[in-house]
Amino acid sequence: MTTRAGFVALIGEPNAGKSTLLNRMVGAKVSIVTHKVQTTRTRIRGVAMEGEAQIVFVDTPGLFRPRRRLDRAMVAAAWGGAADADVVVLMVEAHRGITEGVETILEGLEEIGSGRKVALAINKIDRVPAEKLLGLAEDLNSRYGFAETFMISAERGHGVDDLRQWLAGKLPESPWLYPEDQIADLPMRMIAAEMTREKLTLRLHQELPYQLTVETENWEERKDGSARVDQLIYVVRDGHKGIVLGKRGETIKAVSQAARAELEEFLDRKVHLFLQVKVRPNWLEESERYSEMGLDFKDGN
Ligand SMILES: Nc1nc2c(ncn2[C@@H]2O[C@H](COP(=O)(O)OP(=O)(O)OP(=O)(O)O)[C@@H](O)[C@H]2O)c(=O)[nH]1
Repeated sequence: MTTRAGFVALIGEPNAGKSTLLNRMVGAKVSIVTHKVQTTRTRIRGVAMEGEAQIVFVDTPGLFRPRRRLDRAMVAAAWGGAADADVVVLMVEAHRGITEGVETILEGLEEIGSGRKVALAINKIDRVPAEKLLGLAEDLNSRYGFAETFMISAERGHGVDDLRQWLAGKLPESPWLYPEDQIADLPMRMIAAEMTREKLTLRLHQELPYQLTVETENWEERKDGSARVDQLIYVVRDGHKGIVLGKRGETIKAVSQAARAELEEFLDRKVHLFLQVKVRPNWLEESERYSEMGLDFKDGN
């Protein structure tokens, strides 16, 4: 069977209901961490499966804070994440309609160009009468050529299945980007990798090897309530491995302790963290798909 996979950016003003929708689509387990994901630089917010399609939801941070004057170049840069996504979903609150913030986003959508991949999701339809919805949908569609319009209530679940199915159909044919058994805790794995990378940066400063990346390879919940986390630190050269390990392994040991402490605090339970350094000259090519997207979780830059 043909598999599909790709990136979906949920955009909208603060409070539009992005997290609520994401949690509906992705499932309860991830919802526990998605709010925290925003506090990191990690941009994957969750992964949903729909039939044979894997939908990877990405964040587009810092885009929609109301600003009076928008510097075009800045906006273009900030829109990069959305532009690179395979599909974009703009969420608008039914009862608030076209606010100044929504206007700003509509302007920004022009930067993306074609509306073929942008869907409109009018959310919180439970808060307004049906006849008002049609007018709003028409208004919005007259301002931007959305590929499709959905009326949803993220909170109650109305219309969410239709939207997810539509998204799945829009994604390119592709092998899945993440193993199925990692999907639920993917955001957590990435937060943990980001923490280790941060500790390495603090410890090594300018010495930090170029093109270093951290990946969480294994995440195991133990019966005693603790978690065992295995991470690989990839470097591109043998010499870099020595730098990361440090004299008699001092550097890696200090990094491991600091990262573990932070992870324990974050999770509020005991963590056993195991770090291993590997030389992988070609990792950049392997992660091409991600750098294309401007995603920084592979290299943390
Ligand atoms: N009535 C109603 N409320 C909703 C619906 N969807 C979300 N909400 C509520 O709207 C509020 C904001 O929802 P969030 O999902 O946190 O919004 P967000 O877009 O992620 O917000 P930021 O994280 O600030 O960007 C919450 O109180 C939700 O319960 C809906 O369909 N109907």
